[in-house]
Amino acid sequence: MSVSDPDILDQARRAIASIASPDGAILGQSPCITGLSVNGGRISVSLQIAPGEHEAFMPVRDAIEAKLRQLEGVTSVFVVLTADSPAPAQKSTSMPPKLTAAPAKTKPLASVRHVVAVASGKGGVGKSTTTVNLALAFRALGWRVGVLDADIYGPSIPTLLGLTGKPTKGQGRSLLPMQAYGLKAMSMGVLVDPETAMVWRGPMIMSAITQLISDVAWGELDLLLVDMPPGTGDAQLALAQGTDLSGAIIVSTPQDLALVDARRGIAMFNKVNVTTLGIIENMSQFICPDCGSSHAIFGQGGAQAEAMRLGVPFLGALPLSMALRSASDAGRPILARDPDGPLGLLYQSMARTVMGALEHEAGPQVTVRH
Ligand SMILES: Nc1ncnc2c1ncn2[C@@H]1O[C@H](COP(=O)(O)OP(=O)(O)OP(=O)(O)O)[C@@H](O)[C@H]1O
Repeated sequence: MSVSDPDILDQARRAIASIASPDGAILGQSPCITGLSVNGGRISVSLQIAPGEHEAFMPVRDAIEAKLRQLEGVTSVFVVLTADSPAPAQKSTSMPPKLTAAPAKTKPLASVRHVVAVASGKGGVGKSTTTVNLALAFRALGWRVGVLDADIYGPSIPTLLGLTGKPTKGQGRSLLPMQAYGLKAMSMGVLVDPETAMVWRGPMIMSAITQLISDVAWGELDLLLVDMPPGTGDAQLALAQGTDLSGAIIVSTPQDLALVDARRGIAMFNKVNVTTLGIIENMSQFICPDCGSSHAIFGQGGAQAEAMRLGVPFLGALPLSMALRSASDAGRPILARDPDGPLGLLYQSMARTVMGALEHEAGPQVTVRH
């Protein structure tokens, strides 16, 4: 008989209560455990620590993981250490939040040449679909590529890449990335219950994601694409500020509203000195599958005009395509089947432009005008 989540939670509480924290107090009597939840056998634990205590708490984190993994019914354990004070909540209509003290950047992974964020000012513009197909385009051009799904609010990379099961443990405390269509992939969605993650504040998200970047045994990669949570609030800012990014790609639809959001995204990356490698206009026009006629349902060329205005490279426009949607939603990305088809070539041309910018170390300096 399988063990229920409430039973696992109960056992988990007892299992970690006796673990000693660095100051000698046991965790059962310490306020540092700020979150403990179980969903489908996946345990998430959050520990609030003081700045500078990270190293001292690593053995505690290892001990928690080791104890919880032994419990019956547990499929994965994810422990987050967070040392930052919460950033103020942001309304989606406001400009990017003001920077507080900059956290130390996550150490660049020696085996990963470039880490690039794929971001959007608002949700539902096709950021994850674009991330996956772009990753496959880079792969078709010969790069070794990983995809990290940091969109904890709506992790869709497992669906888009047809990932099933759980990641397996590598050496030490590392996790082996999952594999699909020649890409390495890891998603917060397979490790952390989205309901738990929903209540995380910016610094906790940042802490979880940077931990994920460094805990996964990515191996040698030319590029790690990070599918960011949509928006430009404190979580996104913390991520952009704390991850050692080579650059960012902004996905937008042509509508004015989405463009306003995309502009905020660029302003956010600009603020933390991350180069915007370019804007992609998604769902640019609808090509009728029956007659082949083209309709600009959301307008057209908005992102291109905006890119020009802001002095950011325009990477290209992707049509609103039923084939793209149905292939993505079925977990068989169109680029995996047909990398040299019309859509494949479009993605490849965008990937080539980004490759050029990355290999030459720099895009233009972006100045945002409002
Ligand atoms: N060019 C396109 N043509 C047709 N459908 C698309 C296109 N791009 C994305 N979609 C569809 O739009 C929906 C949303 O896409 P996706 O999940 O990639 O967006 P997102 O910006 O990552 O969303 P979220 O912000 O919720 O994470 C999906 O059903 C996807 O298949």
